[in-house]
Amino acid sequence: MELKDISLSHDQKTMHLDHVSTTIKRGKVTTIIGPNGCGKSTLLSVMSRNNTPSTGTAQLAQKDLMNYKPKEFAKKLAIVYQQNEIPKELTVEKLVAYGRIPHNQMFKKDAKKDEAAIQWALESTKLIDKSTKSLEALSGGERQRVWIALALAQQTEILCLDEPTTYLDIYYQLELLELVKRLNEEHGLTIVMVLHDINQAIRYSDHIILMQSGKIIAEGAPEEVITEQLIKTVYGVKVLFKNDEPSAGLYIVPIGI
Ligand SMILES: Nc1ncnc2c1ncn2[C@@H]1O[C@H](COP(=O)(O)OP(=O)(O)OP(=O)(O)O)[C@@H](O)[C@H]1O
Repeated sequence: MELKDISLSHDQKTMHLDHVSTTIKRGKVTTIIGPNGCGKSTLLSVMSRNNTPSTGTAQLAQKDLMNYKPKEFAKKLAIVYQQNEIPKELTVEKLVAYGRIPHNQMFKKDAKKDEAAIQWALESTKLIDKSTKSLEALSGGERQRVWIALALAQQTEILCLDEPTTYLDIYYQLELLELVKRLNEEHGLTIVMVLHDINQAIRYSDHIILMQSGKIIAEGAPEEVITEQLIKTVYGVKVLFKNDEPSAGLYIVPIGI
């Protein structure tokens, strides 16, 4: 996906996206990071067509995002939001089945294909044994996996995740990020996610986009973007860089503001 010179204001006063250009590489994990309110979710909303920029172009496979028909676009890109309303009394498998809507035509329904996609989505997210349960009966981590399963049933090339680890304890955070990694490595999904945890961004991304005040300040491989100077400039936080544990790789420790 190519974004060129994208600008957007939610209130016609402040530029919430200010001449943003970037390329989302196919088959890679891209993570958007930056301080609260810098425009991460807004950028993701442009990529997922939930907001229309006032200037610039956003293209997927050389075609303007807005020129895709809704169903056609829903077969290309799925998004999981930070907070989702919990539909009462709907079972996991019924909700996940909604992911098949873009694939169904009025008089043509491939029940076998739908069933296989739903099964794959439930298996990938380890929800098979919860499939007949209602969402109300699940934990926060399990619910988050259900929303991902719904997106997976859409069988898209691109999966966008807006702060998928919020509200999860560290076990479920890692479990979710390992799932994202597996989907990328084993199924070739292009992932674009927003994360707050810089160490998780370093560990799970091929490419990091660092934003501040509606602009992209830096982007590239994690070790290129996460530098002492940039973290101090963008977040106003002093950090120590550590690389003393091979299984952890490079990580940072905030030491002061
Ligand atoms: N619908 C809206 N109307 C007015 N202002 C908005 C709207 N949506 C977002 N904003 C403003 O745009 C700015 C960027 O918001 P956005 O949600 O993209 O930031 P973010 O980087 O994702 O923040 P956070 O880390 O806090 O989730 C914020 O200042 C926010 O208040």
